[in-house]
Amino acid sequence: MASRNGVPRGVTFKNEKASSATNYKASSVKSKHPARRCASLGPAGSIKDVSHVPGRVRVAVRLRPKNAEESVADADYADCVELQSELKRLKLRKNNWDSDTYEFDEVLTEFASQKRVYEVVAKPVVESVLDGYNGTVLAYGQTGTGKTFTLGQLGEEAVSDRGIMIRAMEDILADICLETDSVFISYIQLYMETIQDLLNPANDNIPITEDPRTGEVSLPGATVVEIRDQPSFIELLRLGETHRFAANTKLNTESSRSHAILMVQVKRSIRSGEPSSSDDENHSQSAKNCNPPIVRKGKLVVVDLAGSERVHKSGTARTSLVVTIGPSPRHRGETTSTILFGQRAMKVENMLKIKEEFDYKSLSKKLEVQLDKLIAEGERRQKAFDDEVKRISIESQNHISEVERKFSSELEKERTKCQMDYLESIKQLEEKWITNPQSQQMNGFSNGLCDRVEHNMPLSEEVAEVKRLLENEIQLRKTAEEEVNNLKRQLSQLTSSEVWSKLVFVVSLITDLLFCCLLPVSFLNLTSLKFQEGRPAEIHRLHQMLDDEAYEKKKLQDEITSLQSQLLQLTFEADQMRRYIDKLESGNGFSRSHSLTSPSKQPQHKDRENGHKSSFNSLFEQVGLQRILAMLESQDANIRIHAVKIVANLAAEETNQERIVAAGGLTSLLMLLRSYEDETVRRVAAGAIANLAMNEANQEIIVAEGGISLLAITADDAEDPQTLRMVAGAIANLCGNDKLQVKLRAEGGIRALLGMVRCRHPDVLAQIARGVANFAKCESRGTTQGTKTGKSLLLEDGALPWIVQNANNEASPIRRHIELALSKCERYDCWGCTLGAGTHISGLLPGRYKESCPSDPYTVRYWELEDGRGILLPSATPLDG
Ligand SMILES: Nc1ncnc2c1ncn2[C@@H]1O[C@H](COP(=O)(O)OP(=O)(O)OP(=O)(O)O)[C@@H](O)[C@H]1O
Repeated sequence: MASRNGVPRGVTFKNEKASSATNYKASSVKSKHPARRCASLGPAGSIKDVSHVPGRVRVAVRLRPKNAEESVADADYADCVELQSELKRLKLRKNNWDSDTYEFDEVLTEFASQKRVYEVVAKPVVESVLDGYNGTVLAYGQTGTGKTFTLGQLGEEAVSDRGIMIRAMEDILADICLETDSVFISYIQLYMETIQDLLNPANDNIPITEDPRTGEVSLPGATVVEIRDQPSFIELLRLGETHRFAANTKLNTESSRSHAILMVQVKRSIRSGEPSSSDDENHSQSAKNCNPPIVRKGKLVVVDLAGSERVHKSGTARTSLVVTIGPSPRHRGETTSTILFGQRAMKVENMLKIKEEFDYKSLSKKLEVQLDKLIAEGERRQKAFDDEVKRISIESQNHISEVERKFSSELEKERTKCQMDYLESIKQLEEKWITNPQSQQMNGFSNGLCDRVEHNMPLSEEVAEVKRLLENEIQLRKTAEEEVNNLKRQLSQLTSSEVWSKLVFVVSLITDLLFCCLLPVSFLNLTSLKFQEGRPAEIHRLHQMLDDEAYEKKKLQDEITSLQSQLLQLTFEADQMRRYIDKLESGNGFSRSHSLTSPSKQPQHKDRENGHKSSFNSLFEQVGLQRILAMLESQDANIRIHAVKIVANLAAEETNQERIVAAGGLTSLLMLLRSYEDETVRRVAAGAIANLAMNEANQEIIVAEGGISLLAITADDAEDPQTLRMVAGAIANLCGNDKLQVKLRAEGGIRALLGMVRCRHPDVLAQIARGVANFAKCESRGTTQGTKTGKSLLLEDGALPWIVQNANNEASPIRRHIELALSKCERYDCWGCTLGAGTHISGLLPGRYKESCPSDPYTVRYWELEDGRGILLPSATPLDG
């Protein structure tokens, strides 16, 4: 049978399923659209899943309905074909009784809709194009059989009439992503060997190129327009049809002889990680990520062949051919030819190959982005690393510091502990040392201490020495306290008895105590200077104890000083009492001594006196002049009183007078006199000054320190006879100094001396008389030596009346001093100025002739009478007797 012979072997419609299955397994092509595969395998039947038989040209036959003309003209004739669509068979009538049967991949009756035709003929091809393959949809048939209707019907009047082109584009646009994918079209017409651009009619001779390697045909000169939506595509199709119609009119061609070709280029980008059809199953994911992005380029070619039979050279495309036939028996020959063409086409098997390219441009951009990300990430990690290193460094430094701090702290603790242990050891050794009697010898201790201080002894030795000093101080203080108590008891006994030996014993005892108490003080001071800084707490504590001990000792010393002053005063008073007793015993009421306070020098008592003086001076020497003088400025009034008495008593001794002044005693005494606070103090101070004034060198010092004025003030102010007596005695002593004559008068000394006669106390008057006599003696000596001229300063201050008045005073001391004064002033003739002639002056040596002063009409002359009295004579009185 012709029909049998017309079906390619192994590709018969019946064997389609088995063959398809076999090919499917053998093919490397896998559809990424299972839903679309399912659609192509729908119940309505199809060309048996063209995806499973990718290479063979799929051929469907479509029968156009009878048109109006055919319905009339062929009304009496049967159609030339009979379709058995379910069997996908077509019977071509040869005559009334015979026909040939042909099998096709699909048999579409005159009732098949445009939608069904698209789905069974073109849709699988379109899906292949979307997967990256080339696909071709061909229409072949006699003119007027519906090729254009099948492919290019725009369906402007009815959407259901839309042909394959529009439906294909509709599916493509629905499947792609406009952001990453793109669709381009070219629309040309092939007439004879000329290619005309239906989108640009001026471009009417487009060359054809063919890749010699792949055999792929391309039209690089054709207009390419990107399609973004369906309306624009429809508009281009309409434009193309217009241009085609115009071209055919111009060329006087028939559409049946020109081939319209629509080329649709679909570029799709495979998403990252999406396996491509060429990926190996075992390809690692990382390797895929490193691959450049892939662009699949599928191309759909829809061709209205218009009678061409070159379908066998449709290149690498999946091809579907729809052959269109008409029913009219009048075109039976053409129909037969068409059918046979379709049968031959079914034998054509193409090699399908997916069209994939690497998108290096996109890859470059992607790599640049990745590089930027990597650089940023590297910088971020570097910064994080640097920060981490910095943090670790800081933490490490902190940790090191903490460890160092802890180490230092522990080291300090250990050092302190060692130091404490060391001190404890020293303490134990010290206790052992203390228990050793031989170690406590004072001499050895003192010498050793001095040596260590001088040689910068170590700290431990310093501690030991200070401790030993402290122990010694404590012991000394205790001893001193006991002895003070004992001393107090003895003093109380002494005040009620005259057991001199006890007194001496007590004095000696106190002296010893003072010596013992004072000696360590020097050591303490020295030691204190050595330990000024850096002393440990133990040394500080010991020094604190030493300070406390020093304070207690100071108090003790003050008490001792007070007791000492009392003792000295008792000694002084006892001496005075003794002298008074001696005086009574001797029957002599007045000592010849000029000293107002010094012990008597009576020979019969000299031995005992010397013994007493020796004891007192011994005390003086032992206590020390400086300490005694310091008592004059003591805050304690009692001490001051006792001290001034002691100083006055000491000043009675010639050997002490210069020493006292040199040691500042005079200044202190003058201060006491100036700051009169107590009559006793003033009296005794004046007496002390009087005693000091016995020394010629002291006299000038007294005057230099303002003594004359102070004594004059005291003389004017005081009322106490004994005070005045002391003041008069002091001035009297000063009057015996030749150098002080002028100052005595100038500073009021003579005036004050004479002013004290108001007291009328014989002791005071005696001192006044002594002063006058001393002054007169100096003036007389000056006159004799020629250093003194003119009137007597003494007389100018008004001394003469008092002299005359008291020349016959019953008190022998007064009378004797006046007599002396007169005798020294015999050369002055001015004395008689205020005396009446015949005035008798008792006590004058008898028989002595006194010259008168020739220049003075009132020259006084007197004779010393034999009876011991003298008589003043007026100058006019002849001195015959
Ligand atoms: N299947 C069909 N159903 C209804 N009308 C059809 C069908 N096929 C074709 N026609 C109509 O038949 C006429 C001719 O069709 P068409 O122009 O498509 O034929 P053709 O093969 O393209 O002719 P040519 O080769 O001369 O261009 C048109 O009017 C068309 O509408």
